[in-house]
Amino acid sequence: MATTSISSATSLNNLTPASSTLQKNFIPSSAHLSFSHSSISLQKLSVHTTNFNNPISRGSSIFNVLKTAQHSDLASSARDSDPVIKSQKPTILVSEKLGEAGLDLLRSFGNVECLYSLSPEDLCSKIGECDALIVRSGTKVTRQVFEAAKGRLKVVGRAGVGIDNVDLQAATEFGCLVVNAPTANTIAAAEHGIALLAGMARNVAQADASMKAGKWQRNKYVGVSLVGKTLAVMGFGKVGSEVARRAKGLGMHVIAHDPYAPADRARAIGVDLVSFDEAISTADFVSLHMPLTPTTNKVFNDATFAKMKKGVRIINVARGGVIDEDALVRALDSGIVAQAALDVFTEEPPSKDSKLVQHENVTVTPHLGASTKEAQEGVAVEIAEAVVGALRGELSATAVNAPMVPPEVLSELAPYVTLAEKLGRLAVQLVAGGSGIQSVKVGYKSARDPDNLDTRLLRAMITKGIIEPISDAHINLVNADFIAKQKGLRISEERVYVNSSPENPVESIQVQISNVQSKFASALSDNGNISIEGKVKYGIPHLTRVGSFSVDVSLEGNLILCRQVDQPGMIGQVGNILGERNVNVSFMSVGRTVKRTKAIMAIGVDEEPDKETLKKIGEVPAIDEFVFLDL
Ligand SMILES: NC(=O)C1=CN([C@@H]2O[C@H](COP(=O)(O)OP(=O)(O)OC[C@H]3O[C@@H](n4cnc5c(N)ncnc54)[C@H](O)[C@@H]3O)[C@@H](O)[C@H]2O)C=CC1
Ligand SMILES: O=C(O)C(=O)COP(=O)(O)O
Repeated sequence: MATTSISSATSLNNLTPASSTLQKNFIPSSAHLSFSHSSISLQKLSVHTTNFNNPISRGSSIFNVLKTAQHSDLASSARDSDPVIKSQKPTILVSEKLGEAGLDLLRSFGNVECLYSLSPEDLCSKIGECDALIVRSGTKVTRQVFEAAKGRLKVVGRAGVGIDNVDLQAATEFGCLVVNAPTANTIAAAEHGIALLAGMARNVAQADASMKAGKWQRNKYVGVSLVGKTLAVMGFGKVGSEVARRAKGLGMHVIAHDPYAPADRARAIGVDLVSFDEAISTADFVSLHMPLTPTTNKVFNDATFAKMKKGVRIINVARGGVIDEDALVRALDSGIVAQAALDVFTEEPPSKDSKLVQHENVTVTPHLGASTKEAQEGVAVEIAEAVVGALRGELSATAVNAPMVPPEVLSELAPYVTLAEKLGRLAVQLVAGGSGIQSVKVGYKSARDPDNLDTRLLRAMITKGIIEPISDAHINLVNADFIAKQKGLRISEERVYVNSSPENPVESIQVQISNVQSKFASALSDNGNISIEGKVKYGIPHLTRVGSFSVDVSLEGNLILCRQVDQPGMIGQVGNILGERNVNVSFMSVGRTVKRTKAIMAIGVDEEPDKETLKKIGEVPAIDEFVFLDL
């Protein structure tokens, strides 16, 4: 068997079970294990919040909503006709002007509040009532906003590209998905870049102001030609490449700098990708199209202006922060930079007496790059779809702080997602003591090529299954790795190749917890780890191995695991005890290692047996140990 180790998270420990109850003990489904460290108590098995499509569903994480997403049409018609369900519509706060088509779409799904001039304080006091927030570039979605949301805010939609106004780290820590609308304003931004380029070269804005002031200054406003000039496009992404394409049409020689852009995409439109220094030192015009990141912050500064050709002209429709604005004023004053055309500023709006804005060689617009009717309608629909999808629990194609899982992968993995969560929940309930849950090993048996099996979703669900029952954390795909790391839980994954049908993404999933004692000693494998394994059979998750015993029970409802002497009559005895108490057995499976020695009985029960019933099972002489588990 070939194995591939595929990931691990940081180690530590703080999930420390205090009790170490062993033989003949049981875990009832409510509050029995307490965890000494970090005051985590077991059994948060019931679930949080509302699912907007299915009010009776148990939860609203990205994952469990996945299941209901498929029924969304049915659910939404039911929701609209039922006043109780209607009141559970999500509240969507729109804090900046959004196109009507997007608002209509949002209104068809939730209660939409458009409040366009909220102060940061107002936003913080309002946000606790909102499930989603839609912003443009003018709203700062800070850590304070996520804190003030108190866990209710599920998604922030950025109606545009740049997400530098959203604290992504805080969003991730709070399990809040951030989505953007990355494509609908590309052309608008590129056209605005070209407008600024041409307008600046011919002094359109200055000449217009001069004429309106009653002057006729034909000699003062002699411009420069574009044809034959070199334009350096800094950031060859969506907007940059569209600017490049248009500039080529104007007869310019276009070069570009982008450390991450594929050279063949640039070559396809006749653009050479060059180094940063080559780009800025050879260009007559420099047009900025990179995002604002810690690396690009003030990347245009005294040192870089000094490397530019004297008389260079600069266009910025990206983000003000990529330019050191004081340095630009100095470069304009010294003549290194002949002109600048700026749509974006470090602080927006800039102060009224900003030297940059007032500079006679600078043309400014108030962040209008995305402001065309077409782009605004497009962006509004794009973000509304993304936000509604996220509220329904669908994974978004434009998620900024979560893995983007394509729908086809999602539907294929759906049954395994449930299996993964159940195995996590089951494994953690078997823990009784030891040095805390620090290390979890997950093994995926699969016939798939490792590159063809995306396990992030499954890992997140195992994490959810392990952590949610023992903490207050609400885990989803956004924050699973972060919370695991925060709780000192190291999850390592191993892919094991098995010769089976590659049609099934996963043959089986094994979850092992190391260095712990178990409530059910038979769940320990030879290496001393709690070890359980499961498979999906006919679309239903099954438990197929406990420690070194094979079993086969579907993971539904509640489960009793017993280890007993392998002898006739055991099933009948336990079955009778349950039957007398009207506890319905949904399935039963017996697994053993050697005939007539020890065996494990896995019994699925629809109802939770009371303590007396469980005690009676424990008193059956041939039963060595048993445990009750809530799945
Ligand atoms: N003024 C406005 O209203 C608008 C502004 N924008 C801004 O324009 C910028 C570009 O947007 P898109 O093209 O849609 O994004 P994009 O993600 O498609 O392109 C950005 C490109 O910058 C590159 N890049 C990243 N770091 C870089 C670095 N250090 N040096 C050079 N290149 C680097 C990336 O590889 C990527 O190819 C963003 O900052 C966005 O916020 C976008 C739309 C409207
Ligand atoms: O999409 C972007 O990155 C933009 O800068 C557009 O900003 P806006 O939505 O017009 O505030």
